[in-house]
Amino acid sequence: MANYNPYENMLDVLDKAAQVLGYQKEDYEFVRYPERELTVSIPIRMDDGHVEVFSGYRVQHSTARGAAKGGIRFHPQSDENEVKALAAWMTIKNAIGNIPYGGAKGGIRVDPHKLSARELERLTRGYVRKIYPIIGPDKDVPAPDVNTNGQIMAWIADEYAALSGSWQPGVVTGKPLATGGSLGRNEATGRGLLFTLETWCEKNHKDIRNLTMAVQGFGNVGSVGALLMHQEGVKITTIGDINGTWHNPRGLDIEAMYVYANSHGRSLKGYTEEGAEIIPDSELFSQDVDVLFMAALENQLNGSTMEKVKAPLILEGANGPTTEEADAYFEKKGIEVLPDVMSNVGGVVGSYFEWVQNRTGYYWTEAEYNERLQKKMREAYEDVYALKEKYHVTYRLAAYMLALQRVVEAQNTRGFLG
Ligand SMILES: NC(=O)C1=CN([C@@H]2O[C@H](COP(=O)(O)OP(=O)(O)OC[C@H]3O[C@@H](n4cnc5c(N)ncnc54)[C@H](OP(=O)(O)O)[C@@H]3O)[C@@H](O)[C@H]2O)C=CC1
Ligand SMILES: O=C(O)CCC(=O)C(=O)O
Repeated sequence: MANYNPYENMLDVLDKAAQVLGYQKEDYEFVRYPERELTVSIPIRMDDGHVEVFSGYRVQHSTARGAAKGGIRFHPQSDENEVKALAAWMTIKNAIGNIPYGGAKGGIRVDPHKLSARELERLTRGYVRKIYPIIGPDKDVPAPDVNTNGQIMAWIADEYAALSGSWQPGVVTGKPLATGGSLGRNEATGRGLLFTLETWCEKNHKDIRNLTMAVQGFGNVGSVGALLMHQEGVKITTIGDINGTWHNPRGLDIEAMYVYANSHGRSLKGYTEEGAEIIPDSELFSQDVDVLFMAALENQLNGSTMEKVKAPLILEGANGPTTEEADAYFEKKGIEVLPDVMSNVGGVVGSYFEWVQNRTGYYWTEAEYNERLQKKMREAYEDVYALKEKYHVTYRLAAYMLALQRVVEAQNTRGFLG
């Protein structure tokens, strides 16, 4: 990702949104800077006895609308700029979802696939000890992101309990059910993406059962999203993860791929299917499909890849998969983008539902959870859509405008500007 600064990319879109709203710089300048950035070093004794020191980050971009909130990523390329951008996108996303949170994100620069389970647990607990002063159910609430999962969230909750002397499940979301997790959270991001696509279909008079799709990424977001969309009738012909790109013109067997990935450490490595072939990764974006579903990492659709895209619709499950340059190109070409900050908000809305249940001690059924999620996704879409129509802008710009209005209003009403 040389020369690509996701935070600068975020700022460019934010400035454009402010311009369309007629804001002066001083009206929203504070949103251009994260409130707090913490970098920590985490020394870990590895299983073979040697010591390694890992770098970790937690960035709280905003607390204007409530406690900071956002996931934690374990990735070898994680760095300050990435975490900063991801934290700002959380501020924007949480405002669009209209949930009472600011935005934060965390990361550890590590390849977790190279650690044993015990090393991973020690690293997670070490990280919590370092960020302990700034997290808490009313301060900053982490959750899963790339390469983190329910087990890691359970260790975070347990370490926090050890340090604080009390069990407070609302300090982290995305937990397993046995530790105060919620029915529905694991599927929430993917389900929310399905709801987004359904609303788009409704507005564009399309039948979801006639859509074809290619997917990048088959982790939590990609696999659950693909499975749920497949179950609604979408024909998914192509899926790529880090190990390869699988293609079946008659439609891949998504159920089989889902089961396979879940029993192989969320990886498709070694997967075979009659009628499916492995194609070069470079052909993923150029598939002649109706929807390109992005569910891996940021900066995938950029100046070098954007011209490959043939799909008329891009559904962003990943955060920041499209650079500003690619966005401008897609707009010119009439390729519509359903942006991350609106489309994947189901994950954090689902986390909010978990946090509410933790704080009230009253747990919902999965049907109640999904019904509320659907309502929230619909509201987020409609609120963005109203601005898009009013100002004749893209979904992304409308989404940033909506978020900016909400964050600025909260900050001004609180009145804590100096
Ligand atoms: N989890 C959540 O609730 C939310 C996540 N997101 C965003 O969605 C995206 C995916 O997150 P999540 O599903 O949780 O993460 P996971 O770690 O579960 O999955 C990431 C997936 O992307 C694949 N991948 C990584 N790099 C590439 C690449 N260069 N080309 C193709 N595939 C690649 C991984 O393959 P492999 O596993 O083989 O490395 C894996 O299949 C991220 O941008 C995240 O920030 C957004 C909202 C909520
Ligand atoms: O569930 C959450 O709190 C945040 C999930 C997340 O990291 C994201 O939406 O990008």
